[in-house]
Amino acid sequence: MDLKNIENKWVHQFAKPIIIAGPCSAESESQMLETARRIKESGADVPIFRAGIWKPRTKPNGFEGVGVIGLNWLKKVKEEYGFRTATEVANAHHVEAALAADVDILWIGARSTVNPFTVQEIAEALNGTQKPVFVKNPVNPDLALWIGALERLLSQNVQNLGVIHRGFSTYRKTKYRNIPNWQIALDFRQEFPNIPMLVDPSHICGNRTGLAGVAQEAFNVGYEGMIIETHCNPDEAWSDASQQITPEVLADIISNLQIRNSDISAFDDEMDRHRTLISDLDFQLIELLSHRMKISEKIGTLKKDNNIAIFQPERWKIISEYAQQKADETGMSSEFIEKVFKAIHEESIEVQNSL
Ligand SMILES: O=C(O)C(=O)C[C@]1(C(=O)O)C=C[C@@H](O)C=C1
Repeated sequence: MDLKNIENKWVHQFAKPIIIAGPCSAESESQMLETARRIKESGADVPIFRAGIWKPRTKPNGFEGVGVIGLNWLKKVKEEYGFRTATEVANAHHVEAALAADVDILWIGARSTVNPFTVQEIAEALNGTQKPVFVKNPVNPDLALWIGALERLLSQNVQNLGVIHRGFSTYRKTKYRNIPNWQIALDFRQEFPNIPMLVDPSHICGNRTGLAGVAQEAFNVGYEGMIIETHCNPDEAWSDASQQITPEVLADIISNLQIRNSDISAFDDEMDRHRTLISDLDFQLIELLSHRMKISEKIGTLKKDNNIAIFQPERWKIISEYAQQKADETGMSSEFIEKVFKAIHEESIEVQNSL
């Protein structure tokens, strides 16, 4: 059994999209029960209730979670409202406590996924469990680390697996708390189509306004579900207040989501025609790039023979400004053109360096 042909039958017990909602942190029994009641009353189709029991915080002296007492509140939520329950585990003690309290679904957080020792410890504590276990992407954009965590679980005979895309840390200031880097998640999906992927718009956005948009983007590319922080009184939440929403707002977001069908057979012909055109253009792009690199190689030889630095900031400035101007004229995103030209320039420098 390997990750590619894993069966993951657990996923079929839930209708798509699978929604996991609940507060960032369990704070009190009344906060948990009120949030659960209002999610139920909102009419939203949410089968799984989440709450953080142990919270990894960036700085010390913050609220680090209520600890095991919160597991009793999760149990009450299950008994009174019929939700399945889910929480994060970050070490073997958490796993033991969560399994003893019969939490239904566990997840490994982004800060744990980066550390193979931690993942190994959690995986061993989970040995043989039938409960679904989700692995959030590591904080840094490292696909191998993400896959490695799943392999560690599988090697402990944990076969009901899923992943959560919660975005990646960045030093740059952006509109996201954690940039989505969709391509990494899509690379993952491509390689492991049997492992369900949920989006975590709360951690990608870090605010309330972007949640619906990010969730929709994820469903547009075929994600199986989402995990979203929902609190009965978000402004007063003890952690991550700015990204939590009320159960009523959640219901509104869910009702506006459009879930796309992954089957394209209904309009095969038209798709085929467009895809042929795209393949043709891709081929031309590669030929053009190859031509450009050959010219760069000639320039590189001239520079080498005349002892001139490879990186020419003035010339690069002209090229990138021209590209930006063209992006504007053609209505393309300037971020996209910037990324493409940076990649081309970087490769051109590599080519000249290798001479
Ligand atoms: O114009 C040059 O000097 C080049 O070598 C070409 C090129 C490019 O690929 O566009 C590569 C490196 C320089 O920093 C600037 C531009």
